[in-house]
Amino acid sequence: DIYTSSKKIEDMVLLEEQTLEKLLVDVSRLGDDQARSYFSEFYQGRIIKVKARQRDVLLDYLKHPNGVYLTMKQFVADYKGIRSVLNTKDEITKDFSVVATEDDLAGARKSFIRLQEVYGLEPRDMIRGNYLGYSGPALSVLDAFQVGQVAFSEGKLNSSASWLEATLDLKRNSSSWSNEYPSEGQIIALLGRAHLRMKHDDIAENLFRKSVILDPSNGDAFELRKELQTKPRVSENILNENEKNFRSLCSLQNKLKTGKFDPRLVCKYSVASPPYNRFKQEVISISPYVCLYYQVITDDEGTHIIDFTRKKLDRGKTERGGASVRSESRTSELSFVYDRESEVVQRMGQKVAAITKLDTSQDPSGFPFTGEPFQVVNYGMGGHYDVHLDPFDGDARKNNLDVMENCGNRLATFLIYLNEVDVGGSTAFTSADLVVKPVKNMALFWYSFTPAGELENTTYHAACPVVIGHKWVTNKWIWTYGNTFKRRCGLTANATQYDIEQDMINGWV
Ligand SMILES: O=C(O)CCC(=O)C(=O)O
Ligand SMILES: [Fe+2]
Repeated sequence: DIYTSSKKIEDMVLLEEQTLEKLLVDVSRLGDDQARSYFSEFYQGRIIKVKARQRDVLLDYLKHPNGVYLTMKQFVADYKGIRSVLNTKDEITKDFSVVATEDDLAGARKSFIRLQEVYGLEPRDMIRGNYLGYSGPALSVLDAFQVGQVAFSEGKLNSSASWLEATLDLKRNSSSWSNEYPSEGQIIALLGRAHLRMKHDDIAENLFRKSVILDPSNGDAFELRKELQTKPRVSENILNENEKNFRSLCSLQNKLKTGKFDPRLVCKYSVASPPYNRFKQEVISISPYVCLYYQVITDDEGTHIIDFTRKKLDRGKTERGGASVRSESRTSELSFVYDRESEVVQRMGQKVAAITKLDTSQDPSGFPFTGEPFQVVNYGMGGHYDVHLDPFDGDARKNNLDVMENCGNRLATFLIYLNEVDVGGSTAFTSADLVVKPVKNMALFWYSFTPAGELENTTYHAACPVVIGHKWVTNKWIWTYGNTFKRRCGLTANATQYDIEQDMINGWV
């Protein structure tokens, strides 16, 4: 996928010259004169356009969801012809993997819906390019209609109706009179189908009549005619508490725990193990224990770990039914870096140990292990991660019994933000009522188990969709194995990390 990584979207555009040069070489190797002459013509026209681009203008454009969408759409259209000529050749297919496809556009339409739903945006504003006060390019009638279609087919009927109403307004107000698809009648018919599914039968009847007058032959009117007899219904997905909280926290972007003043929530210098001295720490929640550490890495370290993984990014997956699968619940691209792959990254791992007083020294290349390799994650257009817990549970647990028996589970998460996101992209703790906005080089740290070894059910968290800008994070999961004598027990079953923190700093187990 391309749309799931801001890096891949940028590369598609900024490194297009390299892609073209590579294609030129690979096509010439085919020994197929027709293919060569076809590509040569494409190349001549394209390279002029590519060279005329302005890097800064483009980078700015690609911070905006509409800019990303329209850029991908342009690439899909521009490469369609050459793709269909050359795609039959295996040697060439991989060269095209850096160019967006119809699948990316389909994914991006779902991102629009997610942004709308999570942040309560109005499709009208989004179509105009207005996202929470940030402006960008506008979408066309067809673009907006296609988003409405996706929402419809996903059973998100309220959302579909508001996209279609906005599409209709745009169609009516567009100055150019045209028979361009979709017609007004078609938009109205699909809107009717959405209303019918929401049990608004009268509205649907009404829209049907309007639709056939305007465009008697449109496919959606045809469907709607049948459906007015069969009355298909779809009930809207009801959000659970976590999902509702997710939306309100994401909109807030940055908020610490609600409730009474708590003198334990402090900013202080936390003493680290040698060779480090101390780090600025902010305790933001006692139970679950969550804190922030500022300036935990240098800009150079952050750049290094990003550079190390930028060529290896792959779609983030989730565990389902015994397999690791792509899913709409996690839209990002990621890669892992092991200590042995880079001295800089190994030192970063040692720094995590010095700050947390936990052992991170062995990664899964040795077994059993204490720390996972750093996971580096890049989010693209509307990129997010739904509410989840980090420790292995359910299927993930069943499929990794050997690991679970030998290494325990993910005890704690140390998540470092590698850049600042213009709008969105916060990390939300949906049960603990916390939300943290990314600050470059700042770490978010929490324990997923209590000192008594119980799972902290209050550490449900999620990555809010990125609205404007990009998001890069890296995290290390620290396991129970190897930390048996580092993370001490509490004196009571209810003890929280707060109660034992000072003892850990003092090195008392
Ligand atoms: O990116 C974030 O803010 C959170 C990511 C996360 O929860 C994860 O990768 O497990
Ligand atoms: Fe997580």
